[in-house]
Amino acid sequence: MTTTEVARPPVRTGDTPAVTVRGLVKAYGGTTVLDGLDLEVRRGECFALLGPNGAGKTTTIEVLEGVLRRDAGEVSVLGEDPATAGRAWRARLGVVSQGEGAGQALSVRETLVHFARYTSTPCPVDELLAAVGLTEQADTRVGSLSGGQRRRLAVALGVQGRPELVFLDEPTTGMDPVARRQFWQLVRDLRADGTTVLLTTHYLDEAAELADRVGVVAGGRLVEVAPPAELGAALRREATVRWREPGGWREVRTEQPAGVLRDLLAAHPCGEVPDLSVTRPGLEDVYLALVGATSGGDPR
Ligand SMILES: Nc1ncnc2c1ncn2[C@@H]1O[C@H](COP(=O)(O)OP(=O)(O)OP(=O)(O)O)[C@@H](O)[C@H]1O
Repeated sequence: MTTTEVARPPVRTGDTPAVTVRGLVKAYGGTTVLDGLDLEVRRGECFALLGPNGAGKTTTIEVLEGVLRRDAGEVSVLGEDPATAGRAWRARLGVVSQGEGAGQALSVRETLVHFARYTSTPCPVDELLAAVGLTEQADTRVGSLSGGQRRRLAVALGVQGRPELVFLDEPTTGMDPVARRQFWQLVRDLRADGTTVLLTTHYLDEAAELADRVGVVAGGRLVEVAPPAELGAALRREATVRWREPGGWREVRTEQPAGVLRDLLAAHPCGEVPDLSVTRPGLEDVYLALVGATSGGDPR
């Protein structure tokens, strides 16, 4: 178990979920993007939506934020329907979308001070600057920030009002590795404070690092939901035993690698089995299998 996992407070499974979605349908023109998507995000958890480009992750998030109308399905976010909820509900959400948000002419600090007026209990600006690693850029004009620094500012604006639920749509795209790790810490801190986090990402290491559970969107639905380490449990059971023989590489896929190893060692009584390795699929292998499995038809 990692220190990150030890530090996580428990997800509040007894409470009403932060997000409940049943049978969500959304089409653009004649093209159906979401085709009966079900989703539940528990209070206090970090949930990561994974899926290929165009799978419908942003569409899902925008429906949940109330900025996009759905065609069918039931949606509840913090107990209200986003299609009809008002300003008080909106103030309980934090939104970090993919687009550029802030104006260019103000400095980073001025931007945060400006938007603080729209929230009732904003985080202190210096605390926010430190949390997203922008202390040194506090007096820099937004227009002069790098792409990654703008993402950090967008994250700061999204969490400024201490929201109960934060939507983070590909939050670390364009960030360098140091900034990504700083951002991960920020998400862990939010999570430790009891904030519910729903994020989309293409980085599987990010999902594994941050998420209590991940959901894979493909074919307009959530095809699997599980903690990152348990995603694709059936796929993960199969190990690959690989070794070299005089004629070339040999490979056996099996759910009982110990038996294969016993036979191999018996066949090599005098020495080692050349280049022997035993591997099981990682998160990336499982993800690719889940996404690939849906491209040719209904995965269920
Ligand atoms: N306003 C729109 N009008 C028409 N089609 C749209 C619109 N917005 C999104 N789409 C289409 O809907 C599909 C889903 O898009 P969406 O942005 O939700 O996917 P995504 O999973 O977030 O992708 P990515 O990982 O690339 O961000 C895509 O095929 C996209 O082209």
